[in-house]
Amino acid sequence: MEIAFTKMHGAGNDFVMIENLDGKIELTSEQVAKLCDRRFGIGADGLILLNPPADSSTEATMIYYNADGGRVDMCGNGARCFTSFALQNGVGDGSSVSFTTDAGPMTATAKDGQFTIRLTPMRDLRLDQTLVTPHGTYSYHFMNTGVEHVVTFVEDVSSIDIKPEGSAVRYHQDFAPKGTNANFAQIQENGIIKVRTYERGVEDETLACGTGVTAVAIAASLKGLAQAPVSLLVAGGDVLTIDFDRDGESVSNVTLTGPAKNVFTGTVEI
Ligand SMILES: N[C@H](CCC[C@H](N)C(=O)O)C(=O)O
Repeated sequence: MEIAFTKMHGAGNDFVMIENLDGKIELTSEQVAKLCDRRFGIGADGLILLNPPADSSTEATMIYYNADGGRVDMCGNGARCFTSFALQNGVGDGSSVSFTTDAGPMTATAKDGQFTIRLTPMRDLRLDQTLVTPHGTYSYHFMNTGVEHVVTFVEDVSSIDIKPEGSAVRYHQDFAPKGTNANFAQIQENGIIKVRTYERGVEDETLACGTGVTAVAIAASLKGLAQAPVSLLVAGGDVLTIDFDRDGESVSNVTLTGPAKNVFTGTVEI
C-alpha cells in the first residue's frame, strides 16, 4: 500500500507524520520501525498518526510510536508537530486544536510559528531518589509528564557519556517493565537549563525531548532551582519554554511551547 507522509521536527526531535482521518491505516510495530529506520526507511525518532476523534468532545486523536515501533502514551515535541499537521489538514479552528492521546486529552494553540501544548496533569512524582548503576550513583527525581522521566541535575551535561549512562537508567530494574526516559540537566548561570535526554524507544540521545524538559522544569521548580516559566536549552540548540502553576508540590496547567517545522513530504510503500 502506498502511504503519503510529511516529515517534521520539533526542535530537532523528528517524526514521520501520517494523515489518517478516515482511520483506514493500521501499522504494525515492524512497519513503524522500518519507516523510522534512518537507513532502510524515511528515518525519524518516532511516527505519529493523525486519527479521527474518538467522540464529539475532541477534534482528532494523536497516536504516537517510538522509532522501535513501540506505542507509548505521548510525545511533547510530537504534539507540537501534530498540532501543526492537524491545522495543515483542516482540523481545528485555524490556530487551535483539541485532541486526545493515550496519555489523555490535550489542547494546543499556534501563534507566530510557535506551538503551545497544554499537557496532561503531571503524575507519579517521586522526588529525591537514589539510583545505583554501573556508570555511577545518581540522585534523581521521577515523574510522568505524559510519559515516564528520570531527572538528574549535574554540574556539566557535556561530561555525561549519554548512551551508556542514559541506557543504564532507562533499563534499570527500578523502572521495569516499562522503563523510563533519562534526562541530565544543568542549571546555567543565565538561568537557562541545559538538558540532554536519552530516549526510551529511540535508545539514543535525541536533540530534544518535550516531556523530558517538562519534567526537568517541574523538578527544578520543586527543588527551588528555577521558577516558572522555565527556559530550557536542548541538544539541538533550540530553547523550549515550560510554564505551570504551583502550590507546594501541586503542579497544574502545565504548558510546553516551542517550534514545529515541516521538512519534506513524500509517499512510501508499506
Ligand atoms: N521516547 C519517549 C516518547 C517520546 C517523548 C519525547 N520525544 C517528547 O518529545 O516528549 C518514551 O518512550 O516515553
